[in-house]
Parts: sequence; structure tokens; C-alpha cells
Amino acid sequence: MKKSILSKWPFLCLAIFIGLAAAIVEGYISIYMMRVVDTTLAGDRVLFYTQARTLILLAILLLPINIVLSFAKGLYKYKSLTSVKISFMDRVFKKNISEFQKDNNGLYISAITNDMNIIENNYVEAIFQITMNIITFVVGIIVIYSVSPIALFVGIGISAFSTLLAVALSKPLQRHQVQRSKLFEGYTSYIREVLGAFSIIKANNLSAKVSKDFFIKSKDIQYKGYVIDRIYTYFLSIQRLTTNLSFYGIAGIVIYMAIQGRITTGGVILIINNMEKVIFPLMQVSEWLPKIFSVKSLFVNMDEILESKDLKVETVELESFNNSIELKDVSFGYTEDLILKNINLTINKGSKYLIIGPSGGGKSTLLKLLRKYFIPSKGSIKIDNIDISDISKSSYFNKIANVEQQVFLFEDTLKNNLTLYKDYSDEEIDLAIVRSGLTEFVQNLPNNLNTMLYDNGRNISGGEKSRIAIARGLLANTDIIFLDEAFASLDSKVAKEIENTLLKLEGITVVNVSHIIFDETKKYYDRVISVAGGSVS
Ligand SMILES: Nc1ncnc2c1ncn2[C@@H]1O[C@H](COP(=O)(O)OP(=O)(O)OP(=O)(O)O)[C@@H](O)[C@H]1O
Repeated sequence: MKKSILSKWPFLCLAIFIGLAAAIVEGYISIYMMRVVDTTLAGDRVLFYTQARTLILLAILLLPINIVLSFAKGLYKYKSLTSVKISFMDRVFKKNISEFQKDNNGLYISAITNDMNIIENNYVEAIFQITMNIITFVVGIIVIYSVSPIALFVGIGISAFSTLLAVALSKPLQRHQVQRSKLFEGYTSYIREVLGAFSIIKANNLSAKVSKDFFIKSKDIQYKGYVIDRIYTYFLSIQRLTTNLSFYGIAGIVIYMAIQGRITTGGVILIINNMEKVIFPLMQVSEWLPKIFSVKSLFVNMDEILESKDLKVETVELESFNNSIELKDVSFGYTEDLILKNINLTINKGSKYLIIGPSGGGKSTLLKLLRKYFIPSKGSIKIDNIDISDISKSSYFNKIANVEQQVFLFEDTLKNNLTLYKDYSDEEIDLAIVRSGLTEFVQNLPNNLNTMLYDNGRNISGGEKSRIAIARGLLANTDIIFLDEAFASLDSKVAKEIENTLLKLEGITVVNVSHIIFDETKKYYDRVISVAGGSVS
């Protein structure tokens, strides 16, 4: 993840270049300020006017440079943060369905929201601030050196002390930052859960329990934030004390040197002015450094979340499905316990299969294996004699359509929800609408197919959602359609009609897991498979 931010170094370099120009101009401003003071005190009018004019011109020049610097900073932050967020999402979607399902979603949500905010403030911003402060510091040192090297050595002493303090402080901060990130994971998934179950919580009078649980979870996070702030406070107080004392010390030395006549009055002003430019950036660097170190552990944590443990190389692109899918001695379990045991089954192209069986018997699990969401623990699944594990997921997913009971609808038009952003002709879309029993529904919508669906289809019924899922499956024009309890929310008339349509699809293989069995349609299946106790019959 860190690499995706660092890959945007050209934008940082641009900002550094402009920042350097700004610091050099500021350096010249303080030198001309010194000259103006000294020529005034010397009573040299002609030289005063020349120096004062240059001083004003430099001050005016600083304005556009600072504006461009602010644009460059914005560009660097925009590019870096977009890059890290895109890289995060890319890696999430590179994970296997099985791997993703094992994790708690809260983990990802927390990483992309809370951890990303910390990365923005404590890493991307910190890198910019540190580099700018180093530039200001270096220019300040050069300017002071040109007047008094002794004052400069005192400044370097302070720098060493502040940096050591920053490094020492980063250790406990790193630990607390990781602990806070872990707390955020649980907190995020809890919020997602309770908001998702809003109506159940209200209807069962569970609000008081939710409030109590929420208080416990948010209290822990707030406390961790308090601990982190406390460490920063100790750190900042010590740091301010040392820098203030150093500043007074340097001011004393410079005034003493002026009394002895070793530097001019303008020189005193220049050194005091630039000491601020040396000490303040140091203070800033030592404030930002612990933050950068503390983010290191967040990157490690994110890389762990995003790491794909599936190292299987898929070498075959499935061009077509011609004959059959063969399951040979297939066993599978989510854990050590096997859910499916030594399954032998052949699914022929174009045939229609009804899968029935008791709840928890393993029907959906069998579908998950056929859909390549999971790979068998033992045995093999071969499609036209090619092992499913060797076939690339994308080419396999192009050949299958999945109709689930839980339908997800994007916040978009009904048309895009049906086509899933692929190109189909109007005739194809109309046919899928008719076949899935959606004709009347679409006609009654205010903007027909262009009607927007919001919030996962909150304003449409469960049955309408199911029919949208079935229409998607039909429209996809795939060789195989897998249905998992797709008719559960439909009335028997509509369900039977849709089932009939599916059973009449020529050349398309249909595997339908269903509790709902109609005698009228059951006989048209080529085979009814019962899955119970881990076996098929
Ligand atoms: N992701 C999972 N992790 C662990 N166990 C699981 C997972 N999914 C299902 N199981 C378990 O596997 C067994 C079979 O579940 P499966 O969903 O395949 O049954 P099913 O026959 O489809 O049941 P139903 O008809 O109730 O949907 C069950 O005991 C279930 O608890």
C-alpha cells in the first residue's frame, strides 16, 4: 500500500521544487531586510532605496509562488490518496470469494475509512510537511551561517535533540495506533450490523441493549484516542520547553555578539528572524515524525488484510462449455468437518437439475463448488475434462449466471441493474423482462426502465427483486444458470411460470436449488438430486 503512495513521487518533487523556490525567496527577503536596516542606520539613502525596492519586489514575488505551492500540494495529496484508495480496492477485488467471505466486512470498511484517514493525515500530509520544513530549515541555516556560524551550531544541537525525542516517542505511539485500528474494525462492523437491523431492533425493543453495547465499544475507542493524545501532549510540552529555552539562549548569544560589535543590528534581526525558521521547522519535523512511524504498522496491517492466500495459478481460459461437468469423489468442508463427502455427479450440457434436500444438508455448498467460489478439499470437478481449479475465474464467471435469494441492487437505473453494465439490445432486454414476469412492474414504474432504484431497492418488493435477479440471469446469455432459492419470495403462479421458462431454455444448463417444488414442473427436470448429510442421491 505504501508503494502506491510513493509511486506519486513526481508530484511530491514538483511541490518540493516550488517549496524550495519559496524558501529561497524568503531567505533573500531576510537578507535584504538586514541590508535595509543596516543602510538605514548608516544613513545611506541611495543604497536604502535600492535595497528597499528589491525587498518589496521579493515580497510580491512570494505571493504567486505560495499560491502555486498550495496547488502543487493539493495535487500531490489528491494523486497519492486516489492511488492508495484505488490500489486498496483493486486488491480487495483480487481476493477470492471464499477468502472474502471468511473475513468480517468491517475489517475492510474500517481500513478504507478510518485507517485511510489516518494515512492521509499522518503519512501523506506528514511527508509533505516534513520535506517543506527541511527545506525551510536548510535555507534558514544557510542564511544564518552567512552571518554567524556560532549561532548555527547551537541550532544544530537543538535539531539532534528534537529528532532523538521524536524517534523514542514513536514506539509507544505505533503500538497504540495498531490497537486503535483493531478497535475500529469491531466498531465499524458493529455499526453496520445495528443499522442494518434497525427495524428488528426497534420491533423487539432492543434499543436499550444496543445503546449499552454501543457505549462500551465507543468508550474503548475514545479512551485509546485519549491515550494517544496524552502521549502527544507530553511530547509537545517537553519539545516546546526545549525549543523555547534554546531560542532564548540563541537570542542572548546574538545580542551579546552585537554588543561586542561582531555583528550588525541588521544581523541580529536576521538571525532572530531566521532562528524561527530553523527552530520552528525542527519542532514541526519532530511532531510529524512520530506520526509517520506510527502509520508503518497500519500499512503492515492493511497488507495482511489484503494478502491473498490463494496461490493457485489458473492457466486455462474457458472458451466454451460443450459436454459436461463431472464431480469425482468431491469432499468439502469450511473447517475440518466435511459438509460434502465423496460426491460423484455428472451435469450434462443443456440438462435441467433440481437440487432438493433438508436444511443444512449442503445444497448451497454444492452450488458454491459448482460456481467456483470454493475449491474441493478432496476430489475434482472437471468441465469438459478441464479441472475447474485450473480455469481462470473471469473466464468461468463469463459462462455462468447466478441467481441468489439475497439480491443486491445497485443505486442506479433498473436497466443498469438488469444488464449489470453490459451491452444488450432492447429486444434482448425486453425478452428477459417478459420471461422473468417483470412486464407489468416495468410498465408501472414512473420512468420504466430508466427509473432509479435506491438503497438496495428499498421501494420494491422481495418478489420484484427476485424477478430482477432472474432477469439478470436470463439476460446474461450464459451456458449455465445456477439458482439458489430464487423462487422463495414469489407467489406460486409466477414461480411456476418462470420455472417453466427456465426449463424450456434450449442448450442452457440449469441447476436449481429449491425448497419450493411443484409437481407440475418437477417432472420436466432431467434429474432431481437430493443432498442430505453430505451425500447426493
Ligand atoms: N461459510 C460457511 N462457513 C462455515 N460453515 C458453513 C458456511 N456456510 C454453510 N456452512 C454450514 O454448512 C452446512 C451446509 O450448509 P448449506 O448452506 O450448504 O446447506 P443448505 O442445504 O443449502 O441449507 P438451507 O436449505 O437451509 O439453505 C451447514 O451446517 C452450515 O452451517
